[in-house]
Amino acid sequence: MRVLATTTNPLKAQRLQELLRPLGWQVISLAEQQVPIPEVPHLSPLDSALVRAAAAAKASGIPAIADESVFELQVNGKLEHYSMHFGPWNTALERNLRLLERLRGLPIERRGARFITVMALAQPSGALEVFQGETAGLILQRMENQGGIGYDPLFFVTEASKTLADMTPEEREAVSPWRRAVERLVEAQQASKPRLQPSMPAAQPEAKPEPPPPQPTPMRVLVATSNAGKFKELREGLAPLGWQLFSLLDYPFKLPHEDGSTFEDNAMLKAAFATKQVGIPALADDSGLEVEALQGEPGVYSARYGGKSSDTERNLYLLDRLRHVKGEERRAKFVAVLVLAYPDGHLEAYRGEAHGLILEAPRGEGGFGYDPLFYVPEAGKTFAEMSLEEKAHYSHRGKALRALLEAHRNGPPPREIVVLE
Ligand SMILES: O=c1[nH]c(=O)c2ncn([C@@H]3O[C@H](COP(=O)(O)OP(=O)(O)OP(=O)(O)O)[C@@H](O)[C@H]3O)c2[nH]1
Ligand SMILES: [Mg+2]
Repeated sequence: MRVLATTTNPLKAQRLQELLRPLGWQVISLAEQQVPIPEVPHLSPLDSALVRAAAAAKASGIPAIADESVFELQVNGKLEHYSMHFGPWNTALERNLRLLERLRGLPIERRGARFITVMALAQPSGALEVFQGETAGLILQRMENQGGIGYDPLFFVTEASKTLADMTPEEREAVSPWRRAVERLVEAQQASKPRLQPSMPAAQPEAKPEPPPPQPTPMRVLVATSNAGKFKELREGLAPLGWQLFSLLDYPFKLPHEDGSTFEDNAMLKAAFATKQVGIPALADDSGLEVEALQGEPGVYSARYGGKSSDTERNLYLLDRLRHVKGEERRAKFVAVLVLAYPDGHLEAYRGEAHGLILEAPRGEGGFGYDPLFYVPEAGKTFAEMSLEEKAHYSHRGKALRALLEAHRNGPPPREIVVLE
């Protein structure tokens, strides 16, 4: 069965797909099927999830899932909800300070809170089901850990005896209300259709390899991309550093509109915005394809070339633009710029380029984006015909990553002192 998840975040759609696999469901996201979802500002989380799921199911004609996560607490006898959308404040730090101010003077025994996810499943017929996951905790009286993500440094999880900010992404998912809500949804579907899935196992976390031995203080870094293909390559490439990596799945905010005219500008824009949102260093990747015969097109517009919304359509559009260009004239290069931004405003940038030819028809199943069309003569293969490691050896991203690795070989590189003349 196909089910529409009302998210544009491919990382979230992918995780949902993994968790719903026992049901045999295929998750598609709003990135693949666009349907209008009403903006529902002043509704409770329950109403908001219901309204969005119902609207999506009606518009798409297939079942739809929507979720909403909030912190819920009682202030002076009244229930209040706090989310990413709380107040006009832009950064996590601002929101945290506002929340602390709101609760000032409340003794710890009155600071009990719940982190809640409401997940609604709507059928095109109008039938609705709701599943809720909860995590109990306390809102601390001060931020113990300046780093951390969103409300994480303030939310002390009772069962784990630590704040969300002090958890690894794995520990965080294990106590996350979102994960619990998905599990309840899976259990309920299995219970209601016992004869269809007699021996299906319950959703289990994937067996994860043992984490590397603890380093002195691993740096916590948010990999600020919504592109699942990039995320996979960045995670692999950064592994030797032993950093604790977070993704937009751990903290799903929208990256800013990329209106820069260079890869450097856009990578900076994304990384600087992201580190402000979360209070830990953030790494962004801006990349794209420059085709010589098209005067460097699609360049910074690679992700939205020709206004097309899928990789396949963009590849067809590129082939069409090059239909009169032959052989060696189809030279192109991929460029990737990685920017690592620190919460104090400091930035590091790394660039990598890969040269090749645009084929006249796609080849290979791997990779993402334009990979099936990008042929690397010295390898005799397209990026899509390579393994992850092989692609990293030749690719723009692999090269930029190696420059970053080299600079961080002995910890964060010394900050350059610029002497103004
Ligand atoms: O075949 C490809 N192999 C690659 O290795 C590659 N790297 C980049 N690209 C293309 O360039 C756009 C980047 O645009 P982009 O940097 O804005 O990223 P994005 O919007 O996809 O994600 P985000 O990181 O901004 O969230 C991407 O969407 C792709 O079309 C690639 N295509
Ligand atoms: Mg982008």
